[in-house]
Amino acid sequence: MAAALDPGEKHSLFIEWAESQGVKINGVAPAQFVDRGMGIVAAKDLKKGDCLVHVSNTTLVTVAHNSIYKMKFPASITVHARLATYFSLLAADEKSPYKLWQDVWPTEEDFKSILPLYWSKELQKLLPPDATNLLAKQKVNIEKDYQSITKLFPSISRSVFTYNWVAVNTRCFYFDYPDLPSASPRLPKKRANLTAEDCYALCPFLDYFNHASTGCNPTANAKGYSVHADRDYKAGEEVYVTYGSHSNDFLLAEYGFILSSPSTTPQNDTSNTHDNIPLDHLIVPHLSPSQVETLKTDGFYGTYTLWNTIPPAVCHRTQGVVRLLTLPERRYSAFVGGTDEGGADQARVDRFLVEALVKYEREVMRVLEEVEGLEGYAGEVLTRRWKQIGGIVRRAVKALGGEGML
Ligand SMILES: C[S@@+](CC[C@H](N)C(=O)[O-])C[C@H]1O[C@@H](n2cnc3c(N)ncnc32)[C@H](O)[C@@H]1O
Repeated sequence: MAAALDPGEKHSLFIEWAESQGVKINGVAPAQFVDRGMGIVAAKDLKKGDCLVHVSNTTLVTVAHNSIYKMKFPASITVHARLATYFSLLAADEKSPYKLWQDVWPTEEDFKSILPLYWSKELQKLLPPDATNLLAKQKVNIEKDYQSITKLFPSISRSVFTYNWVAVNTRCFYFDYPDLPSASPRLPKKRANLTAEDCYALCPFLDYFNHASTGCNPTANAKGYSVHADRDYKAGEEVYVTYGSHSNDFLLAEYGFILSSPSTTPQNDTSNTHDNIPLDHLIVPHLSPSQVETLKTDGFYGTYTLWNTIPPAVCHRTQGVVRLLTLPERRYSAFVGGTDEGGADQARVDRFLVEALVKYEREVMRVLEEVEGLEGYAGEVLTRRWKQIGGIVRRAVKALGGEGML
């Protein structure tokens, strides 16, 4: 993918500042990409295991950061809201200690194009089901966070808060406060109970890295955050980190991009090996209230998944729920109880799945007609995602022996 190696003055100023703050950068450099903003490339040949970036813990921005700690947020305010509030206040401050860093973040205009949160209601309605659910949760979280801080910081407008909230959301790293002796009184209590939402760190420079399913794995310890090369790299190659095992619907809703589907002929493969589509919207409407109860008791209710593997495969939970829908209950119970692997019933289960997927494929084709006519980034990424979904569904139908029904 084409990248401009001289990233421009504001990035050079930021790097100078980052290095002065204790960020160690070895053999990598930021570069501007055509389709993904900034990213990191190898500035020379790199060897597997090389330490590429280290950000010391005194340079990370977490809720234990002195300035955030001094803001004395009530305990009810989320970590995400605290960080977004802090950066919102700094955005209006010409003397902000993080001005050079905030200057290299994507602009609100960039986010408006990329992130579904900013799209029109009409475009949002064209998101796939899982991205729609994730976006709805994101909107609730932003609203709750904004309501929780607006009385304390009335100068922060909703739009400035939202921009900084999504900047935190798209740029933070997981950080479970590994033994930081000097800062210990400031850290969240009950560390055993920390949820992912408590564990945010913003890491200057590290937030330049783009995501791939297979990439370097950032690691945190008491000294700070580091990225080591996961393999050898040739000078000029993009170096990715992995943000986690995320599906393309998750990446679209949270980060505004998707990766390609796994292919049988990988060449420098940057496809999404964790992609899947949920089948809940195809299955749950068929369930009677008593079947829902049974599934809840057995821990088999919801999260029915079609994995985008080669060939696509449905998960064990889907195998279970479809047995409940198509067979006598005792056959379902034997399957979920593990006393019967269910091979004898597989043809019946597959027939149900083929019918549901063929129906869904028609729906996908209808949505595709609509999104293919749309202009701009939203139209382009929606078209790519719906084409992927159509492809996954068709390959699954073929794998289940239903090719003739397509
Ligand atoms: C942590 S930032 C990475 C740096 C960012 N590209 C920038 O310009 O500052 C995360 C954002 O980068 C973009 N991004 C990350 N990985 C990507 C990828 N593989 N393809 C396209 N965009 C990607 C998305 O916009 C995402 O919200």
